[in-house]
Order: sequence, then C-alpha cells, then structure tokens
Amino acid sequence: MDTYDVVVLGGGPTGENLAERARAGGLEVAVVERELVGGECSYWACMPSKALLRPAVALNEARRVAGTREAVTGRLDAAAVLRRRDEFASHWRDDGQVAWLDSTGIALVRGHGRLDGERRVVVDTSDGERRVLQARHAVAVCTGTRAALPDLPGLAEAAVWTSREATSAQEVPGRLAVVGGGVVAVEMATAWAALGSRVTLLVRGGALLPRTEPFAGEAVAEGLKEAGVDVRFGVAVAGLSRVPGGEVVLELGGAETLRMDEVLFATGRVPATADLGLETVGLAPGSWLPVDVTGQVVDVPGGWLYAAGDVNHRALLTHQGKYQGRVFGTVIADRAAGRSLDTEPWGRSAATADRLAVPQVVFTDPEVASVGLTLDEAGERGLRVRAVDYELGNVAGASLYVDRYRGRARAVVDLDREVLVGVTFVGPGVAELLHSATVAVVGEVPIGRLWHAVPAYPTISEVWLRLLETYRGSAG
Ligand SMILES: Cc1cc2nc3c(=O)[nH]c(=O)nc-3n(C[C@H](O)[C@H](O)[C@H](O)COP(=O)(O)OP(=O)(O)OC[C@H]3O[C@@H](n4cnc5c(N)ncnc54)[C@H](O)[C@@H]3O)c2cc1C
Ligand SMILES: NC(=O)c1ccc[n+]([C@@H]2O[C@H](COP(=O)([O-])OP(=O)(O)OC[C@H]3O[C@@H](n4cnc5c(N)ncnc54)[C@H](O)[C@@H]3O)[C@@H](O)[C@H]2O)c1
Repeated sequence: MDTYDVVVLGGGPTGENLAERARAGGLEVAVVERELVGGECSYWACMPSKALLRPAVALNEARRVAGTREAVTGRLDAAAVLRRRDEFASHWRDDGQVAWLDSTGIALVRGHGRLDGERRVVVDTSDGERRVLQARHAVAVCTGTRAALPDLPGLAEAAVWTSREATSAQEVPGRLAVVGGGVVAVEMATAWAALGSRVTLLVRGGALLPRTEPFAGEAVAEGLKEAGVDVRFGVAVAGLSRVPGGEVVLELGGAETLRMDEVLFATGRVPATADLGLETVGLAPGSWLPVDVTGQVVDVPGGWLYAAGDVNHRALLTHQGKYQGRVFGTVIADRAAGRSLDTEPWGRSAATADRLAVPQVVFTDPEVASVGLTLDEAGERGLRVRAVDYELGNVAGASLYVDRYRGRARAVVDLDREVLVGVTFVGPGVAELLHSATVAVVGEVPIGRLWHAVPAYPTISEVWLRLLETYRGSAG
C-alpha cells in the first residue's frame, strides 16, 4: 500500500490543476489516469475540435472581405486540416503532459482507479497489477464524462460516431448525419461540412443551443444552412442499422429513412462514475457527484471526498473544471495545514464563477460568446432585469471586419443594482470580446463606471459603448 496526502482520480484538465494546486500547497499527490494525461479536452474534445473549426472560419472570413475574396479560389485542403488537427491532439500521445507532471513532483499511476471505502483507492494498473493507494487527507474525483447515447434499436451494432470519432476521424465521410442540437452537434456539423461532408442535422426540438439566448441558436441555424447543412427540426431517430461494411440507414419515424455514411450522436454526456467504486462509500454508481462550494461531495460524511470538473455537473467546460481544480486544490492544502478558509461568494476558497459567470464560446460561424445569465435565466432567478440589444453590424469595427457584417449583442442589466448579470455576442470574431464581458459580470462593475471604459476605435468592442447608449436611451 502507498500513502499520499491526496489521491486524484482522473488526469484531465481538472485533475491536473487540482493536483498542481495541492502540490503547490506542500502536499504529496498522486494522479491516477487510465488513458491519456490531459483528458478528453486535449485529445477528443476542445483541442482537436477547435483545430478542425479554425480553418473553416478563417476561410469564410477571407471570403467575406472584398479583395481577399478574390484571392481565395479553392476549398479547404481536408488532408492538411486533418494533419494540423493531429498535431493539436499531440498524435494522441501524452508525453508532454507526463513530462509536466514529473516536473511538478506529482506521482502518476497509470490504470483504472476505484474507490474502496474511506480514503482508499484501488488501481488496476496498465501493467496488470493491483495497487492500493491510501490518502491521508483527500481523494478527488475528476473523472469527467463520456458521451451519452440514447437507447435506440440497432444503435449498439451500428458503430455510430460519438464526439471521440467526430474529433479524431481520419477520413471525411461523404454523408454525415448529426443527431442533437447542442454545442457538440453544431460545432461538428460546421467543421465536417467545411471539410466536404454533406451534413444533415437532426434536431429533436425546435431550436439550436437551447441554453443560450434564442437569437444565438437562430443565427447558428442560418449559418449552417448557408454552409449547405440540411437543418431539420422536430425530428426523432426511431432506429438505425448499418449495412455490413457500408452505409447506415436511419429510421426517422413514419416511413422516412435516411442513408448516411456516418452518424454522429451528440446527445449529451453522462458522468464517468459507473465503474468507480461509488457503492463502497454509499453513493449510487453512475451518478453525478454534487459538491459544496469547497468541492466536498455533499452526500459523503467525513469531508475527505472531493469532486471537480465535469463529474460534479456544475459547468461542463474545461476552463470551469480548471477553475474548480485551482480552488479545491488550494482548499485541500489549506485544510491539511489547518489554515482558515474564505468560503464567502467570490472568496479564495469558494467556487463562485461556475454558478454566476460562466463564459462559453461556441466556435461556429457565426461564433456565439456568452457569459452569465440569459434574460430568461435572470427572470427565473427573480431578478428585475432589462435586455439591451444592439445590432453588431452597425459598429464601425464590425463593418470593417467583414463586409455586410451580421451579428447581435445583448446585455442583461440587473436594474436594482445597475450591473450586468449576462452578456451574449453573436457574430464573426466575437470570441475574443468575451473576456471583457466576463470581467464586467464578475467585477459587478457599475454601469456608471463602465461608461469610463472607452473602447478603442474602430474595433468590434465599440459595441460596449452602443449597448450603454441604448441602455441610457431606454432607461430614460
Ligand atoms: C467535442 C467536445 C468539444 C469540447 N470543446 C470544448 C471547448 O472548446 N471548450 C471548453 O471549455 N470545453 C469543451 N468541451 C468540454 C470539455 O471537454 C470538458 O469540460 C473537459 O474535458 C472536462 O475536464 P475534466 O478534467 O473534468 O474531465 P475529462 O477531460 O473527461 O478528464 C477525465 C479523465 O479521467 C480519466 N478517468 C476517468 N475514469 C477514470 C478512472 N476510473 N480511473 C482513472 N482515470 C479515469 C479519463 O481517462 C480522463 O483522462 C468539449 C467537449 C466535447 C465533447
Ligand atoms: N465550445 C465549447 O465550449 C464546447 C464545445 C463542445 C462541448 N462543450 C460542452 O460539452 C458538453 C456536452 O455537449 P453536447 O452537445 O454533447 O451536450 P448538450 O447537452 O449541450 O446537447 C445535447 C443535445 O442533444 C439533444 N438530445 C439529447 N438526447 C437526444 C436524443 N435521444 N435524440 C435527439 N436529441 C437528443 C438535447 O436536446 C441537446 O440539445 C456541454 O456541456 C458543452 O457545454 C463545450
């Protein structure tokens, strides 16, 4: 048996950050990883997906500026894009991340870890041995999620794509069906259409990106249609089958069938907790792990079990998992050293931003960049709010950015405190605008002070000024 101060289950972005903060706090730390250090994000999610999307957006932007439009004469070079994607996925090798772990003095145990009662982890190691790790202070579960697949007749045998295949495929399918209307669905539909697939997007509901402001999903649907994607709403897949070695036949209810070369199910995530020994600590296998603001799993007594990142279901995004990792890793070190905590909202020891100010960019064309609450969410929380909208195309910097710029911005103002609680930008090139909004929301910067944050002319950021003018006009 080996003893460490902290045992971290899962070496994705969250586990890495939590381990690093605990180690920086003076603790002995082991990370257990069953696949690649770096997790889903580095190899099958953020990095390869953005590497697939960037060339598509760069090409579209060049086509929208007179002068460069004439210089762009061909399509994307799919093979070159896939090669560049492979580089960004480090060719699915984790040597670089392992070297970083080594440099921090964190121990790496390769294998599948499971809880085995209080503070104990049993690992089936990659070399076929069984190791027992005992934690003096804490075990942190950072095991992330895997793709959720619906229970459909024929699905198990049809060798469908999940986000893993959609981000790592080495060939461009001729016909690709994408099932779902969330972020993975719209990003991957954008990428593969640009790479040359004929994409059909099958959306069960009536809108894309249902958790964002409605105009964002509408703009993305329009962008996808302009890119040649067949976007269908109110469609449910009833069953499917693959012709051996060949195409997939999708049954859409009624008598309609679709014949595709590949089918991507982008239908959400489930926590990677089914085979984690949760039953040995009184939890149900397969469940999400809700935590308090310091990261402690609420249903386990003794304060030794933490959960961070996707697996606690607070905000399924890399940067939020890393944020939790930093906060919770520091909390574990502080508790171990007997230091006092600051668990007030926005305090050093409390995850707060992952509830009140989650920034997210959807890297489609147009991009969607949002932080904080939508108008509907703010209303549901009982806030007295007003939405302030502005057409981005009227901003000088935007009209220079691409010809006939189309886009929109919305700020959600809390009228009682006169601060912003949410901001959404939709349009080309808005991703890098987002952090200004995040600072305004997290800092609860009074509208009166925002007036003095003067955007440079002529940038797209001038939309800030226009939003404030619109608010002042409508506030009377
Ligand atoms: C296609 C796609 C694109 C995405 N794009 C973005 C994006 O652009 N920006 C963004 O912020 N987010 C994005 N996300 C979400 C992002 O990938 C996740 O939020 C992030 O990976 C969560 O990090 P994590 O460390 O919590 O979990 P993971 O990255 O899932 O890492 C968990 C690790 O734990 C390991 N593990 C699991 N069980 C065990 C076990 N029992 N024993 C040992 N090891 C185990 C796994 O092998 C894995 O390495 C995307 C997701 C998808 C699917
Ligand atoms: N750029 C980014 O930040 C980025 C990119 C990709 C993923 N992510 C994160 O990863 C997570 C997973 O993304 P996702 O798109 O897989 O999940 P999601 O929950 O965002 O979307 C899933 C979609 O599938 C639909 N759906 C569910 N079951 C279905 C079924 N049986 N048939 C048809 N449709 C069905 C849902 O209605 C929903 O619209 C999200 O939390 C997202 O924020 C982030």
